[in-house]
Amino acid sequence: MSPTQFAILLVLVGALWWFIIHLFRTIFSTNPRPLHKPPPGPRGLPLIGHLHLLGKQPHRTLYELSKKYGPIMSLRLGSIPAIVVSTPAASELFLKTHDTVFASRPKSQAADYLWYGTKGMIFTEYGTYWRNVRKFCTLELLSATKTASMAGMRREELVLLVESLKVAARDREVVDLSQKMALLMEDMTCRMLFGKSRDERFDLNAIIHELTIVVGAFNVADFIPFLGALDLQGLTRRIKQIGKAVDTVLETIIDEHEQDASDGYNKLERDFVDVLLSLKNSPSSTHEQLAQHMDRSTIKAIVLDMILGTIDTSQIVVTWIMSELLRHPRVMKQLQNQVQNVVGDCEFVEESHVSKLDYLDMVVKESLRLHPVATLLTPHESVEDIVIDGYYIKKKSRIIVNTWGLGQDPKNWSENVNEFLPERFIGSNIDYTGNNFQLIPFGSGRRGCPGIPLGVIMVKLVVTQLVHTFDWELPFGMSADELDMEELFGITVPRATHLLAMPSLRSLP
Ligand code: HEM
Repeated sequence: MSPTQFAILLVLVGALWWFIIHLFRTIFSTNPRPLHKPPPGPRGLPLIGHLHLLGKQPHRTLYELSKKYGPIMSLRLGSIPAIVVSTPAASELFLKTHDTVFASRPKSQAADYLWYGTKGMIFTEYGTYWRNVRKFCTLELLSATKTASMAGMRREELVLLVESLKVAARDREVVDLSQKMALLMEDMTCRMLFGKSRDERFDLNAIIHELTIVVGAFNVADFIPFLGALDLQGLTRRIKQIGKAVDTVLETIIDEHEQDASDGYNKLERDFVDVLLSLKNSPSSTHEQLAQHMDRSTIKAIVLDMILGTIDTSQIVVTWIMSELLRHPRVMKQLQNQVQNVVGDCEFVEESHVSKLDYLDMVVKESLRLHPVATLLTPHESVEDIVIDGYYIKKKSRIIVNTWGLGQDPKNWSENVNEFLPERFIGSNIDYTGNNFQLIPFGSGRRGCPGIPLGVIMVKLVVTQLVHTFDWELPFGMSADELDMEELFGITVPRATHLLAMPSLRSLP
């Protein structure tokens, strides 16, 4: 029997097995039937449920389905019940009103393997361990003081970028902005986490790019476990390969830090790995509980959280913003004028300038509305049975909040929803930190992003500098409409193609 015939036979046997179990459960169940119905949803297929419906851009498919089935929709992904949340009011119910019930994360093969048995923060189930990791990261790695203390290093990396772009501008070269942003964020991240710029021994960007795809994929092994062994999508193989690459990087970096410490090398600024190692070696009373778990794999898992947060999300946000500015020269000009007023003759933008740029803030909001980096947030999971808005939601349901859909709905943004129009935020108090549920690119509540201040300052600083020093145009006489805006779905959603653009040095008045 060929492997394909074997796979088909296994699927058929599985489907029959699932059908019989389901029938028995329905007939002989002793549990009282819940008084409330589950939320409405399309009819699923045996065994796979609705997995076949998701397609290449699940956020778009789910948004279309929600128009028919409503703001709280039921799906079944293999054997896993899933709830798709698509309006601000419904998001508030799940992420604020009943936050504690939905603050967990579902288990997944990728998160389990790559995060050393989910020892980090992002994919860890809700409970004391997660709370301790989160408290540690918020206080020691992502605090306002720590973020501010690294401003000098961000500036140094930005100066290097500007110098390289000046050469490109002088030579009238087309620049691969996606690649430039990826390298810049890699440099900034490595300085912050490891204490030195990008390490030529590893291609961290390529590793993280592949990681976001395998982590975001709807993996059959997670939803139809008995098919997992067949690895029909080839994901298990990819996860293992990426796992090895990630581990090699982290092991090397940690070894080098330990070596530096034993050599008595005195650093002026402690990087993230230093901070984590010092908790392992001399537990502080504030983080006593976490210190007990602080082995090497915990350090690696937390470092991986931080890498994903800084390298990946920030470059994606900047690249989407620059794509929109290139398509909207009027907005670009207006932003440049405001930057000029605030930054004046200074060649380099200071972080203190950024908070004075209210039009920049609107540009960032508008771009995050149309291009939230995590189009479906990170999946949440319910920890108990609950009735919401009259619907019964089972314990261990996967909760998918369609952040992308929230930004597309004319009911939230009026009929000009498809236009890139930062002015829609004039006089509005909508922000993106999780208080206004029509715009939650960082999530909201307990599992909301703890890296907002760091992510926002990195993004704003880079965009401001790019438009302050250079004028930008699309290459090869391309018109705004011709710029490809296709997305590549994963746990984060970057542009599918690289953004190419031509800089020219601005003559400052
Ligand atoms: C502009 C950039 C960023 C965006 C758009 C972003 C977005 C998000 C989103 C949507 C979530 C999931 C929220 C949820 O599931 O409800 C998240 C979680 C998270 N983010 Fe960010 N993020 C950014 C920057 C950062 C940075 C700079 C870091 C840290 C270095 C970071 C670290 C994390 C962590 C650790 C979590 C998991 C929190 C938890 O599960 O408790 N993020 N982020």
